[in-house]
Amino acid sequence: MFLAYRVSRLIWLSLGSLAVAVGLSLLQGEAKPTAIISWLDVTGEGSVAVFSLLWITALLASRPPGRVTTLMLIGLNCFLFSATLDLLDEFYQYPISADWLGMVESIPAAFGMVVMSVALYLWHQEQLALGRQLQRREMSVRQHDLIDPITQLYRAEYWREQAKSCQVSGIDAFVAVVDINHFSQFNQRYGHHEGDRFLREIAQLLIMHVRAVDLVCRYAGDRFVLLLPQISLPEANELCFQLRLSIHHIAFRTGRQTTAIFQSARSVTALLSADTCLDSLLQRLNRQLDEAQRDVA
Ligand SMILES: Nc1nc2c(ncn2[C@@H]2O[C@H](COP(=O)(O)OP(=O)(O)OP(=O)(O)O)[C@@H](O)[C@H]2O)c(=O)[nH]1
Repeated sequence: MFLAYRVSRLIWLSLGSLAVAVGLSLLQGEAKPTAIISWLDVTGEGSVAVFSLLWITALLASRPPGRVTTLMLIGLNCFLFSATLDLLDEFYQYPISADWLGMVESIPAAFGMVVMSVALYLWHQEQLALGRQLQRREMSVRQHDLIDPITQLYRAEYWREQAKSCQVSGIDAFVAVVDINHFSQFNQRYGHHEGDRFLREIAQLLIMHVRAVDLVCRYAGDRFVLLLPQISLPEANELCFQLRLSIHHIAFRTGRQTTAIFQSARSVTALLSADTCLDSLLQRLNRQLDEAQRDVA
C-alpha cells in the first residue's frame, strides 16, 4: 500500500514536470509559423524529452522505491522539464518579457545533473553493500555445507583444505585418525539414534581434549580425522593415547538405563610434510586402522 503510494507520487512528479513545462510555453509563447520550424532541432530535442520519459518509466518499473530511486527520478524529471521546454520553444516564440524562461529552461537540467551524480554515487555504494551481503551469505552457505549435521564438526573436505594450507605455508603437522571400535554392534544393540548421540559425545570430548591449534573433523561414520600442527611425534602419540583413554572412560547411558556402556577406540598417526599426497596418506592411515582391528579380532 505504502509502496503503491510512493510509486504513484513519483509518477505524479513526472507528469507534473511535463504539465508545468507545457503550461509555461502555452501561457508565455506564441505559436511559430510552420515554415520556420527546424525539424532537425525538433527531432534532436524531442528525442531527449522522449528518452527522459522512457528512462523514468524504466526506473519506476525496475527499481524498488528508496533514496536512490527518488534522487534518480528527481534528476530525470529535471532533464524532462528542461528538454520539454527546449522542444516547445521550437514551436513557440516568446516575447522579450519572457526572457526568464531561458533560465527556467537551463537551470533544472544543470540541477538534474548534480542530483543524478549524487544518485549514481549512492547507487554504487548500494551495489558494494549488496555485493558484501551476497559474499557473506555465500560464505555462510559454504560453511554450512562443510559442517557435519550430526557431530557439528567440520567434514573431511574442510580438513583437506586446512591440511593443504598447512602444506603450502610450510607448517609441520601430524595427522591422526581415530576410530571407534565395534560401532556397528553398538548401533545394532542400542539403535541408530543412540549411535548418533554417542558420536556427538565423542566429538565434544575430542574437541575438549585437543589443543586450541588442533583441528578435529568427522572423516566418515565412526572415524575422526585430526590435524595437529607444530607437534612432535611423541607428543602426537601421547595426545592420541589420551584421547583413546578418554573415549574409553565415557560412561554412556541409553534411555533410562543406569548401566553404563563403554567403547574403546584405536588411532593411527602420520607426519604431514609439504610433499605428502593427502589422498594416499588418508588411504594408508585407513588401511592401518583396518589392519589394527583385524589383528585385535
Ligand atoms: N548412528 C550412526 N551410525 C553411523 C553413522 N555413520 C555410519 N554409521 C555406522 O557406523 C558403523 C561403522 O561400521 P564399521 O566401519 O564396520 O566400524 P565398526 O563396526 O566400528 O568396526 P571396526 O571399526 O572394525 O571396529 C556402521 O554400522 C554404520 O552404519 C551415523 O551418522 N550415525
